[in-house]
Amino acid sequence: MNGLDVSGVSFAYGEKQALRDVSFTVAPGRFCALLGPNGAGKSTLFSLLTRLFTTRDGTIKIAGHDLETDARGAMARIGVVFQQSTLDLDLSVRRNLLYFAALHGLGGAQAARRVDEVLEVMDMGTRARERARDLNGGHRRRLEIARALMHDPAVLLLDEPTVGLDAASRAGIVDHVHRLCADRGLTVFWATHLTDEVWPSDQVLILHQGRILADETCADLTQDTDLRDVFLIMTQVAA
Ligand SMILES: Nc1ncnc2c1ncn2[C@@H]1O[C@H](COP(=O)(O)OP(=O)(O)OP(=O)(O)O)[C@@H](O)[C@H]1O
Repeated sequence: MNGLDVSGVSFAYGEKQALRDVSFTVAPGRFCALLGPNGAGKSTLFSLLTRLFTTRDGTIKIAGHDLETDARGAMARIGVVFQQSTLDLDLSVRRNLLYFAALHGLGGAQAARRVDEVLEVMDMGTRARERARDLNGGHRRRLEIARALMHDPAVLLLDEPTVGLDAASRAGIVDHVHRLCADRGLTVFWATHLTDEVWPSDQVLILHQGRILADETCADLTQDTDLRDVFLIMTQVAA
């Protein structure tokens, strides 16, 4: 069973076709980077994967659960980190996580235990009492990832999660999330403009004008050249 299974998905805003027959799978434990220039359809794809939008054209399965026919099962298995932060800055790290746990029906000792676990996973065990506002950008992002892991999802979606972070925080988060794939079998779907966040063994999807132009490992795609150059050439040739 795949982490993500997207088959024949199309979506239009009125006359504007944003996604055209998009199909791909992401195996469990894989890190899949979604690359695309402005207007490629990345946000639209994210909106469909998180059920903000729905479409009759095509099917989406999250860890085997169809988003249309088993929305509850599918959504229970997905964690999402949006581009814009949605932390409550006046609450402590722990309270932010407990609040989210309550939304997922988790309470009491079970929620408290899970808070400790996810903070440990994100190397934030010592920060539980700090106010979110007092964390630096990198740790706020880590907290959002910890929160997305609270309900133990099989799949983690991240929409340009390192925007605005300094190089060291960015590298730390990229490294950490790759390790979650390797150590815990988490399926990661990571949208980015930054090709240096992609590792040679990662799966790369290049989306352009609503179509998938490439779907293979970064190493196979680049053949020892630079991913940024390959990306620019592919999206310019197809323009
Ligand atoms: N609400 C909307 N109404 C009409 N067209 C839209 C709407 N939202 C997006 N589009 C169009 O759909 C296409 C895909 O847009 P989308 O926002 O998904 O791309 P993107 O890859 O996320 O771009 P960016 O990197 O700039 O955020 C674009 O041509 C865009 O202009």
